[in-house]
Amino acid sequence: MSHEVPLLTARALAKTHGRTKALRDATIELRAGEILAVTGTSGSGKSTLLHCLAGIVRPDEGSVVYAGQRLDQLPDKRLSELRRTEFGVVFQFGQLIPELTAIDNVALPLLLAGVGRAEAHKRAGAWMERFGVRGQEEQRPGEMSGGQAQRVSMARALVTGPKIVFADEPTGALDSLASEQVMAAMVHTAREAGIAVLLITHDHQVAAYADREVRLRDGAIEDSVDFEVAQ
Ligand SMILES: Nc1ncnc2c1ncn2[C@@H]1O[C@H](COP(=O)(O)OP(=O)(O)OP(=O)(O)O)[C@@H](O)[C@H]1O
Repeated sequence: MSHEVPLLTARALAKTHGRTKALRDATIELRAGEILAVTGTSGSGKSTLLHCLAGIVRPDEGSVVYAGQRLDQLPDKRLSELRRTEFGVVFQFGQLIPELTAIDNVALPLLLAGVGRAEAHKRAGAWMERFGVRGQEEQRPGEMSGGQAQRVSMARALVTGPKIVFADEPTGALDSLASEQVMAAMVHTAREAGIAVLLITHDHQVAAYADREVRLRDGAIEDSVDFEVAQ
C-alpha cells in the first residue's frame, strides 16, 4: 500500500522545558493512512514531539501543518475543535473515566459532540466490537484487564472518525501477549478505516507493527526506516 500524501508535516520543531531542550530541529512527516512509529530512549523527546504534533502544546520554534493549516498558529478555540474532530489520542494508561461503564466511556466524545444517546451507544458498540471488547459494555475500567481497558480507550479514540490517532506508549503497561493483541487490533482497525497512526514506543517489537519507524535522539530525528513487509 502506498501512503504518499503528507497529512501532517512538522519542520524544525524546537521545544524547551525549563532548561531542558526536549526537541531541537525535529522534522517529521506523517502520510495519510500510514502507521508511523517514533522510537528513542527515555527522555529523547518522544512525548514532547507527539504533544506538538497533536496540537496539545505549541512548539517554541518551527511549524506544524495539518491538511494545509498551521496548527502552531491556530487560535486555541479552533485548535481544540480540530483536535476533537480530526485527532484521537491514546495514552499509556487509557485514562478512561473510572465511574463510567465501558460503553459510556466510548460514547462520551459523541455525546459531547451532540449526538443522541441511542445513536452514540450504537456507534460506540460497533467500535467496541471491532476492538474485540463486545460483551464488556457494562464493565467499569477497574473491572477490566489492562488489555481490555486499552482496547476500550482505542475504541473511544476512534469513535468520532478521526484522520489521525496519536498513541503514546499504548502498550507500555501491558504484558507481551496483551501488548501483541492490542497492537494487532489497533493496526488492523486503523488500516481498515484508513486512519493514520503516530505511535510512540520504546519497544522494537511494537514498532515492528508500523509501516515506518523514525528514531529520535536528543530531540532530533536521527534515522528513518521503511519496513518493506506489508502487514
Ligand atoms: N513538563 C515538563 N517539564 C520539565 N521537563 C520536561 C517536561 N516534559 C518533558 N521534560 C523533559 O524533556 C525531555 C524530553 O521528555 P519527553 O517526555 O518528551 O521524552 P520521552 O522520549 O517521551 O521520554 P519517556 O520515554 O521517558 O517518556 C526529558 O529530559 C524530560 O525530562
